[in-house]
This record gives sequence, C-alpha cells and structure tokens, in this order.
Amino acid sequence: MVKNLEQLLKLLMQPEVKGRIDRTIETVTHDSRKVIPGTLFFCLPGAHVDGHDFAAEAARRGAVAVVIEKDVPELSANDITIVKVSDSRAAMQAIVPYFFDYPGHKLRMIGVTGTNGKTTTTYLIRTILREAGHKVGLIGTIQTLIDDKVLPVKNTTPDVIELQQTLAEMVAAGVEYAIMEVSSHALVLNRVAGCEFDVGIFTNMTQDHLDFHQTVEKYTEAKAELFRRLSQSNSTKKGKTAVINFDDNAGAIMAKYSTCPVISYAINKDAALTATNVDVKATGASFDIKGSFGIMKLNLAITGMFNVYNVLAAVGAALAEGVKPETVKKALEKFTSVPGRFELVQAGQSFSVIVDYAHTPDGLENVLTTAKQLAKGKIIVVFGCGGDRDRTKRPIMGGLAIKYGDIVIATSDNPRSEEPEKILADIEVGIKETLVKDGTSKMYEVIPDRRQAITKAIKLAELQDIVLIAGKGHETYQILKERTIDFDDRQVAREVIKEMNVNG
Ligand SMILES: CC(=O)N[C@H]1[C@@H](OP(=O)(O)OP(=O)(O)OC[C@H]2O[C@@H](n3ccc(=O)[nH]c3=O)[C@H](O)[C@@H]2O)O[C@H](CO)[C@@H](O)[C@@H]1O[C@H](C)C(=O)N[C@@H](C)C(=O)N[C@H](CCC(=O)O)C(=O)O
Ligand SMILES: Nc1ncnc2c1ncn2[C@@H]1O[C@H](COP(=O)(O)OP(=O)(O)OP(=O)(O)O)[C@@H](O)[C@H]1O
Ligand SMILES: N[C@H](CCC[C@H](N)C(=O)O)C(=O)O
Ligand SMILES: [Mg+2]
Repeated sequence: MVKNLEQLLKLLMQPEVKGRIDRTIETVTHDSRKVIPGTLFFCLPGAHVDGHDFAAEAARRGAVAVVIEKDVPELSANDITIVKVSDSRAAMQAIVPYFFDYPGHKLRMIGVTGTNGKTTTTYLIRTILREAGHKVGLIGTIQTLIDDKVLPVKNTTPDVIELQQTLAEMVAAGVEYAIMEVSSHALVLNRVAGCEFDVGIFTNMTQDHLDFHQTVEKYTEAKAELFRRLSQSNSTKKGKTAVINFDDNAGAIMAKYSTCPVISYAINKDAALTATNVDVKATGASFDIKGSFGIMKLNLAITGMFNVYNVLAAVGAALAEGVKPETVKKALEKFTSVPGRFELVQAGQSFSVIVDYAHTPDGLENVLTTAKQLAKGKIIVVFGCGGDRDRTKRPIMGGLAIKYGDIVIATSDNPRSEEPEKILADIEVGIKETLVKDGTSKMYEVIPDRRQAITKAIKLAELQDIVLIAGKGHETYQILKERTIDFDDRQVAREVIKEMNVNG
C-alpha cells in the first residue's frame, strides 16, 4: 500500500503543514524503531514515554513526514514534512484505515466484547465458520490467525496500525470473516477506528480493569461503544446483528444502544436462544439449545456453565450469519479446547491438574464452582494477580479462592513494575477476611516464586484432588520488573510431576 501525503492530509481537520506535501508514503508507524525510508511517523504521547521524543530519531532513520501535536524543535521542514494537529492519535486513526484501503469494510467482521469469555467465543465461532466452508481470520489475546497462519500478538486488541495491517493481510489472503476480541481499552482508545462490525457480541460484565476505567459505569460505557458503532447509520454495510447475554444486567444497556436486530441469549431468562437440560461433567457438557430453528442437542468436549454461555454467544453469531443449525452442531461437537482455558495437564498423576486463564473475580469464581462440581477430592488453588492492574480485584480474588478452595497457594502472576510481596499482601487481606467471616481455618500459603508455588500444590495433592493453577493460562512468560522470563504453567506442572515420579 502506497499513498501520496497530499491525499492523506485531506483526511485531517485543519492541519498546520510545513514542508513538501508531494511525498510518497510507503508505510506508517508510531514506533521510531520500526521506521524505514518512506515512513509517515506519528508522535504519540504514551503512558511511559512521549513519541515526540523519538521524532528526530525517526527522521534520521528516513521518515519523510511526521505528525505531531506539539512542536519538536530539532526537526527541520527542509528534510521532513511536519504536520501539526491538535490530537496526533486521532489523526493516526483517521489516516491509517484509509492508508490500508479500509480492509474492515471488505471483510465480514465479528467483534466480541465482555469481561470474560471473549477468547473462547472467538475460537468457537472460528470453528463453526470454518465448518461452514468460510476462510476465517481471528485476532485476540492468544494470537492472530490468518486462516492457518499464526502471528504473535502483544495486546488483546492491537493498535490501529497493527490491526488495519492485519485486516489488509486477511483481505489479501482471501479471508471472508475477521473475528476479533474488542477489549474495553481498545474501545476507549479507539484502536478499532475504521472497523465496521457486522456482528457485535456481549458476553458479560463483571469487575476488572478499574485501574484504567476508574468506575464500573465508565467500564460499561466503554463496552457499550461497540453496540453504538454497530448501530451507526452512516455504515456502508448491511445485515448487522447484536448478540447479547440477557442474563447479565448490563445486557439491557448493550441492547439499548443496538438499533440493529438483536439476538438475545440466556439460561435463566426467556431469550431468543436458551440452554436447557444442562449437564456439566468432568469430560464435557451436554445441553439443548432452543431457538426459532427448534432444538439443537449438543454433546461437547468443553465443560463449565460459563462455556454454555460462550457456546450460546457463538451460536447466535453463526445463525446471524446464516450458518445452518446442523453445521453449527457438527462444528461444536468437534471442538476440543482453547489453549490455557480449563486445560488438563496429564502426566500420569493420580490427581487432576487444570490450568486456566481466570484472572478476574468472576472468572475465578466460575472456574472454581465448576471444579467444585467435578471434584471428588480436595481443590488446591494456585493463583496470583497481575501487577500494574486493578488492585481492588486482589482481595476479592483472595476471598473467592479460599471460599471455594480447600488449600490456597497465593503466588506471582506478572508482577510487572510492582513488588510481588505487595500484590500478595493485597490478596492475603481477602483470604484472611473470608476465613474470619466464614469461621473456618483452611490452609493457605504465600509463595512468591510461581514454580515453588506449583511444586508445593502438586506435593500436597492426593488421589482424586484437583490442582487448579489459575491466571496465566496460555501465557508462556512471567513479566518481572526488569525482565520477562520464560514460564508456562502447563510445562512447569508437567516437569514437577515428572521430578516427583523420579524421586518417588
Ligand atoms: C495502557 C496501554 O494500553 N498502553 C498501550 C500503548 O502504550 P503507550 O501509549 O503507553 O506507549 P509508550 O510505551 O508510552 O510509548 C509512547 C509512544 O512512543 C513510541 N516509542 C516508544 C519507544 C521508542 O523507542 N520509540 C517510540 O517511537 C511508542 O511506539 C508509542 O507510540 O500502546 C502500545 C502500542 O500500541 C500498547 O502495546 C500498550 O499496551 C500495553 C502493553 C498494555 O499492557 N496494555 C493493556 C493495559 C491493554 O491494552 N489491555 C487490553 C485489555 C486486555 C484484556 O482484558 O483482554 C488489550 O486490549 O490488550
Ligand atoms: N462466559 C464466561 N463467563 C465467566 N467466566 C468465563 C467465561 N468464559 C471463560 N471464563 C473464565 O475466564 C477465563 C478467561 O476466558 P477467556 O480467555 O475466554 O476470556 P477473555 O474475555 O478473552 O479474557 P481477556 O480479557 O484476558 O481477553 C477462562 O479461563 C475462564 O476461567
Ligand atoms: N489481558 C489481561 C490479562 C491478564 C492476565 C494476567 N496473567 C495478568 O497478567 O494480569 C490484562 O492484560 O489485564
Ligand atoms: Mg481474551
């Protein structure tokens, strides 16, 4: 994709331009480290550093134009075209989708928002649409998939440049559907500028990310933005649908913003799609989905009540896109798992080890109640809470772990810039409060080193117990203050079990 700077400037409101405008723009970036000759560089003020401080470096590396919102004295308009605007991030969001020829208008786009269940729901939809014969792309927490091609990711929803570039690659590869997780951060920061969603899904709304949104109201409004966008009247697309969980109180808010057709789903209420006769077992779940098509009997390999909701959401999206119910059923019954979501670690041990990505109070409660339903022995929980993230969820998660677990080992989960001991102290407050409130004396331990914590839990496990290792799921790293180290809960658990077998 190559564009002329003059064309790009027409997308901006009253830019102050110094220097030539007849320049060819070969590529766009906001990261000076990615600048190559012919780049248009956007200077963005960030949470850690200010992109304006890298403008001179970008010029040295061959950038031909720069978009700024405050003056950068080192730059000379003789060498590089300087475009000053009031908001450089907004300018980037206006220019970038055009630069990539609006791929989000060419694909059918399915966006999934909600506190929990986004990744799982996108994987379920991918399986169904592929079964229906479509070529599919997926963007989310674990990875980006362009048909079968795997690309690594940094965020659940990438920034506008990475996103538009990925969507353009999908168009070039002949992909028809882009299914993506739309995080609340992405909606507030408008990372999804230029995306036109055909289907918007709301999974649920519980506590998380209050560090970023401050209040639950603002967090809810952020999620509602997906449905506001879906309902925009100036859209170039036809046939839009909102798929909304009506068992969740915030579902009504999402529905209020949706002027397009809505497919509601619920288990505890009447809705367009409902699930009945739910049987949650250790090996999977069976239930019936009732809709205008009749009844779909399902026997699935994934388990937990929360996954029944994820399946309802995926079925809603697939039906909205015209997939036949029999194809939906066939696909779902082939679906095995999502990496790091209720993933069983099997290394020949006499107890169960489950690795799960529960990192919110609601996620943890769901996974623990599911484990409790299935448990024949004790539940031993290993978990932690991320550093530089919502602090208020820490004591709540501590309380839930000790309420449902028989033994709790609190440990580190990406402490980032924080002291691990400080995060663990926040968790311990909730553990202690719950023990006092419930008048029980369950065993808990605080072990900052995650490998040691997992080792302790596995050593304590007896026949038919469940060791639940929560919070990191598919992650293969631990983010510490000064470095990121390799760390995979599944691999560590396997290694520990093996060592124990060897040492008796
Ligand atoms: C708070 C937040 O969202 N931050 C995101 C943001 O970083 P930032 O604006 O703070 O960037 P910065 O590091 O201060 O740099 C400022 C500018 O200088 C530039 N720079 C920087 C260094 C350099 O040498 N040269 C240079 O040009 C940077 O490219 C940037 O343009 O822009 C980055 C690039 O797009 C993101 O990777 C980064 O996400 C960080 C890693 C993050 O942790 N975000 C989390 C909170 C997040 O977004 N989470 C959501 C939800 C997760 C979920 O629940 O599923 C997500 O969608 O992932
Ligand atoms: N529908 C659901 N409701 C509540 N909890 C869920 C639901 N689906 C999954 N979970 C729990 O939340 C964890 C994360 O699930 P998943 O990765 O699908 O969510 P997500 O919304 O993509 O999370 P993230 O915000 O990190 O992207 C799972 O490991 C499980 O414990
Ligand atoms: N996408 C979420 C995932 C958190 C997972 C947990 N392992 C942590 O690091 O807190 C976030 O960035 O808040
Ligand atoms: Mg996710």
